[in-house]
Amino acid sequence: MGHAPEEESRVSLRRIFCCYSKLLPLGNLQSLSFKNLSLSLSFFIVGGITCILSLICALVLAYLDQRAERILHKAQGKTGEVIKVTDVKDFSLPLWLIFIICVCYYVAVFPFIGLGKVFFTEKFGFSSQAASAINSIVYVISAPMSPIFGILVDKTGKNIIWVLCAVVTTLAAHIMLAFTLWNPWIAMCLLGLSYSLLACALWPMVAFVVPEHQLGTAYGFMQSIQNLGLAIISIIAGMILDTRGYLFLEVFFIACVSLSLLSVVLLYVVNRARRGNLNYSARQREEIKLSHAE
Ligand SMILES: C[C@H](NC(=O)[C@@H](N)CCCCN)C(=O)O
Repeated sequence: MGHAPEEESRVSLRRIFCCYSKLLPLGNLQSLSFKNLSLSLSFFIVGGITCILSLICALVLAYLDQRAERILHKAQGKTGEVIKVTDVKDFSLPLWLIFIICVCYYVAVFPFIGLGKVFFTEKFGFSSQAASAINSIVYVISAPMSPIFGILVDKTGKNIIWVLCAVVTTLAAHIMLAFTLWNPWIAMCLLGLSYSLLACALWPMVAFVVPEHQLGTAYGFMQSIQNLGLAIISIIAGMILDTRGYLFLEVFFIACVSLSLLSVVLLYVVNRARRGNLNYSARQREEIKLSHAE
């Protein structure tokens, strides 16, 4: 006997999810409603499509890069320098400080957002939808603001000062969330703005302190340390939440951002003492570029 169309789709979806359930702990499939199954499948499809799009973009980029190399007759990336993993031991003190700022800053952003939904429902009595909305505002703000902040940082230079502004604003946002009952939208918007500004000012600094042939190694290392920090802190944050509650967790995040702030101040001092280029204005950078070209 034939199934009704909705029942047929349900059966097909269940078959697909039965296959996935062998690989993933999706929970009790029997309790999943038709709506939940379709929604989950849509997420899988959207995820798959974005991965394929990324792959296509990467292939096009590789083709364009090779074409530029051929047309301009230049051997891109071939500077004659040998790249070794042991380059890490030659990383300078400013670069290590940039790594510390990165880890201590992001561990107070990504894991906080990960646990944010419950925070807003428990502390501020938000509904599930409202908590999801406020939790995503950081990325919503980052989408339009990052290019604007990027232009601002390029036009002014002074990267350490911008990083300092971003870290101080993030600290203020966490303090507001921890110790006040002010409307949390204010703190989350501040977090969104400062998170966007930090990315534009911090990550490019690596290129100012590392020779071109070691850039991949340095960024790879930064990403690796960041993720190691995120992995460890996410576990610790979950444990703090389970055993001590939200206020303690927020105090922990405040301590992480404070460490990041301390590292920014140290970076400012070290850069100044070494007459480094991290806090040059855009005009100073332009003058140096012109003098090198002569
Ligand atoms: C630019 C910076 N990127 C990262 O920190 C990435 N390693 C991880 C991105 C994860 C985004 N949810 C940033 O996002 O500010």
